[in-house]
Amino acid sequence: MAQSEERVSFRASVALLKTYLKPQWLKVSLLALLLFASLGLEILAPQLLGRFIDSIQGSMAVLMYLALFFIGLVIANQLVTAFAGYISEDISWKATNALRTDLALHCLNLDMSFHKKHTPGELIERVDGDVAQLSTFFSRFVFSVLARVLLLIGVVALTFAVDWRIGLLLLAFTLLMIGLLRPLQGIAVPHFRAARQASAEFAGFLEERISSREDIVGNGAQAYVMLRLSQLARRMLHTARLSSVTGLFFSSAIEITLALAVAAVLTLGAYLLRGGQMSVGTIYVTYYYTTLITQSLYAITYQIDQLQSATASIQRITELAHMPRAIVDGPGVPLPEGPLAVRFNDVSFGYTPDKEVIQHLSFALEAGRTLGLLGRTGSGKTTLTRLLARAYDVQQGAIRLGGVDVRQATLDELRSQIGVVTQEVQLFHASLRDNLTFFDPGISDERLEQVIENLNLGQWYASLPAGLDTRLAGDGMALSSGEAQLLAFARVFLRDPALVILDEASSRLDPVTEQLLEGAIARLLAGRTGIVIAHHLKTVQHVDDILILEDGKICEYGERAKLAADPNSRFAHLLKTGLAEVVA
Ligand SMILES: Nc1ncnc2c1ncn2[C@@H]1O[C@H](COP(=O)(O)OP(=O)(O)OP(=O)(O)O)[C@@H](O)[C@H]1O
Repeated sequence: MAQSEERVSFRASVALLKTYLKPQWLKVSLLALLLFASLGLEILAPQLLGRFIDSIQGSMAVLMYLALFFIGLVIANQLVTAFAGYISEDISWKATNALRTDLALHCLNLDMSFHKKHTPGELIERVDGDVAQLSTFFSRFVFSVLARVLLLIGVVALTFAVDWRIGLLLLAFTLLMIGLLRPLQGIAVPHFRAARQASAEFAGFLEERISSREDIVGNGAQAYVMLRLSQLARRMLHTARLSSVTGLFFSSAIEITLALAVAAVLTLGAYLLRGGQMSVGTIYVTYYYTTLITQSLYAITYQIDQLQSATASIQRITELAHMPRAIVDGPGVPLPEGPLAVRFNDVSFGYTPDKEVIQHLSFALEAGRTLGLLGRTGSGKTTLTRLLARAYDVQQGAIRLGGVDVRQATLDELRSQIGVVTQEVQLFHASLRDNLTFFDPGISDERLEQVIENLNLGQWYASLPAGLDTRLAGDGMALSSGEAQLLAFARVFLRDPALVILDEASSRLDPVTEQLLEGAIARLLAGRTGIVIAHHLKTVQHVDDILILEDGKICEYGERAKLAADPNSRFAHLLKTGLAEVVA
């Protein structure tokens, strides 16, 4: 890992620890205390055993006393460890859940352009998969490593006090291990990172394909999808295998070094015993401490191992958390009350620099009027409505709502004043109530029923098996696109916005639903400004103005009645020949 990249990861790790552990500082302090207590008990236990061995020829009472004390110590250590485990689990879940929530909110707030680039599956892997990797990092990493390092120092110092030659041997061994750990870590990290990236890509691919299942099956593309899936799975296998082999190489190197150290310590102990410079009890304590150093180094290695996979996750999480929003909040100029006038002033926009999808567009829609937006597919109708709600910002010109430049209002206010019903209504696997209120418990059932009644959906509502508790998008409660749009209308009604944008369902609807929709559109638009991307002549009959788009430019714009009466207008021609020509 490059030096600067390492520094960035280190800074990112510290920043994450600070943000998510600070609110839990009391519990974190208690955990530190417990970990240090457990460490003290671990150093003390072998001392008792050494004494026991050396007193084996002595009085039984002393031996009993030592044995009982040892058992008490072991039980105390187990209790401390269990309590520390509980506290650390609590800390880590609270920290990771807070991080999950922050990341999820950030993802929701990121712009449409960001979401076009990153699949939902990839983001799920970030918000949940990567964050899960950090659980031990949050709860244990710092104190566990710190405690183990202190234990190493304590043990080496103690063995020095017993005999300087043994102390020197253990010190050399410990330093050798520390020297070995870092380069080995450098070899392993890139493989860990590649393995996690491959798994994120796999999840992203799978999610996208499952959500487009209908199209894939409809077009007989399963074989191609499965081929690509197996390629990605194979890549996951390769990277995971490589990452686990490097991990194994890592632990083998440590294991062999440890075996050599234990052999050296025992040989030196035997030599000192023969010279009468050391007791059997002390050799036992020294051996025990060597294994304790072994365990501590293993624990540190394990933690660093964890940190290796966490480092890759920390980098990706930090990158996501700092991903800037392309659309920034305006200074907060308030929008006027009531229906809002819409004005486009020389607006140009393109998703990519090489193609302008909207070109020098200017028009003014008076407050309270409804505009029927017509144009061939790809002419820019949806893009125009996206610009209004600032899903993207214009590259030239300005859009005003109620006289206020949309970039001057806050995003929250702007979006609360614009109700959008797209053709792709997203329903949740949740009750009808939650689908309408977006899980807001503040909206009463009476209000919901009133909106349903207003939209003339009373009969449909009465047919539902469990009323507002009926679960949608599951239990066979699949809705037709017309019905789904009606639910989307209800959602907009509840929010009561000043401007309604409606991408009318283009599919053929059964006459009953069509009639319901027609009535609902009229009610939805009453007393508001409306923009309707119209796919049906019937809808166009009810609008006030007409705008026909062609390649992002205005082809015709004016009052519907006047255009309809003008035999030379494009609109009058359409009325004669049918809409099919313009929406085809
Ligand atoms: N997110 C996007 N990124 C890049 N290009 C896009 C994006 N969305 C739309 N486009 C392109 O912009 C152009 C206008 O698309 P838009 O969806 O606004 O047309 P439309 O008139 O609403 O079409 P339709 O009636 O089919 O919905 C098309 O060429 C389309 O391919």
